[in-house]
Formats: sequence, C-alpha cells, structure tokens
Amino acid sequence: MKFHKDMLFLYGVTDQAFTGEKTLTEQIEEALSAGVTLLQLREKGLDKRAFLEEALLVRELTKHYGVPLIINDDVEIALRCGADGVHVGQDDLSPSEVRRLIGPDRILGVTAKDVSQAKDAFMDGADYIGSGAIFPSTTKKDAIPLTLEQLSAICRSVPIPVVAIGGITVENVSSLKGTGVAGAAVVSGIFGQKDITAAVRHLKEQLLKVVSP
Ligand SMILES: Cc1ncc(COP(=O)(O)OP(=O)(O)O)c(N)n1
Ligand SMILES: Cc1ncsc1CCOP(=O)(O)O
Repeated sequence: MKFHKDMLFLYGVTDQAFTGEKTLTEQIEEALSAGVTLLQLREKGLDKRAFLEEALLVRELTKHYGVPLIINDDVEIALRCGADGVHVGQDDLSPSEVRRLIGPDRILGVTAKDVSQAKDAFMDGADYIGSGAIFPSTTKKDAIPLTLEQLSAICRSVPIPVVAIGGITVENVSSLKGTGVAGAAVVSGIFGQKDITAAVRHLKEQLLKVVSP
C-alpha cells in the first residue's frame, strides 16, 4: 500500500497489557471498526511463532477494514504476514537495512527523539517519523520526555510527516496544535479504554482541530 501522511492521523499501537475483558484481536477489531487510520502491532513478549500467528490474524482484520498494518521492530514477521510496513526505533535494525529488506514499496517508520535522528532517518529512507514521549507514558516508562518545542523542531527539520506518541489522550491531544504533526500514535488512550469505539471517535474529533490538511 502506498504511504500517505493522512494514514498517521490516528495511529493505533497495540499492547497486550490492556487485554483482559477483551482479547487483543477483539480490541483491534473494535479500533479498526471505529476508524483508526493505521495500526501497529507491537509485541514485546511473544516468541516468533506466536507473534507470526497473531500477525497473520491481524493482517486479515486490517485487510477487511482497509487499514494499513505496521509491525513493530520485526522485519521477518512483517514480510511473512504481508504487512504494509515496519516501525523501528534507535536501538533496532538500522533504517537503511530495513529499507533494503522491505523494498521501496512498504512503509518504513522510524523513532526520532531529536532533529539529528530525524534527519538521519529521512536520509535512510523513512516514510515517517514517530516522536515522543510527548506526555508521561505509563506504557513505556523509560521513554525520554520530549517537549512540544522539540517536537515542533523535529517537524520542521524533515520533509516527511511526523506522528506524536506518548501519553496522548482525548484530554491532552489538542496541545499538539501548532506543532506540525500529521497525527497522534496512541496506545493506552485507545486500548486501555473500556469503550474503544468512543475513545477513537473522540480522539478523531479533537485531532481534526490539531492537524492541518
Ligand atoms: C509511531 C511510533 N513511534 C514511536 C515508537 C517507539 O518505537 P521504539 O523507540 O522502537 O520503542 P518500542 O515501541 O519498540 O518500545 C513506536 N513504536 N511507534
Ligand atoms: C511506544 C512509545 N514510544 C514512546 S512513548 C510510547 C508508548 C505510548 O503509549 P501510550 O499512548 O499508552 O502512552
């Protein structure tokens, strides 16, 4: 699927920590049906086999809803499940190596915590940048905090779109206005909510006031 910045508008990122009453696939289906514009399958504890099984299932769901699927960190799983792309961080496989492995047509997302990392990611073939944590995050407690000014500088520094991540909720998402982001990537603000459908709807309503076309 060809990448477009609008895909970043409301980017749902999964985490098993929030399953319980609903399974991960039930949560994902609710988020897809409610209107997330991109989905990242982010698994930190699964072995390869279980991750692939899950990725194949989620691939079918995302196809059904016409939402592109990104796999966090694992290029092999992304290729084997036929995902639309991969997201890597600064401690993962280098973006240029990932680009070589996935080819020119799949989507490559790269985490950048400063302008220099963002510029490098762009030069190495990233389609978009993920920057955060913009607000304190209980999902990734070791995430380095970024100010809104740092986020704006990253947005200005590269010609590719930037999505903000970290502690984003319906209550604080409007603070991203004016930073230049193309959207918000959200874990607990979607998957940690009892009513995922309402969370997605409310986040999208707020994001319409934040993201300029
Ligand atoms: C959209 C998006 N942006 C940033 C991240 C963080 O990636 P990374 O730094 O590799 O950390 P982990 O997700 O692996 O914990 C992301 N996943 N998605
Ligand atoms: C993966 C990641 N990278 C920076 S913060 C974060 C976690 C975001 O989760 P939440 O939206 O629940 O704060």
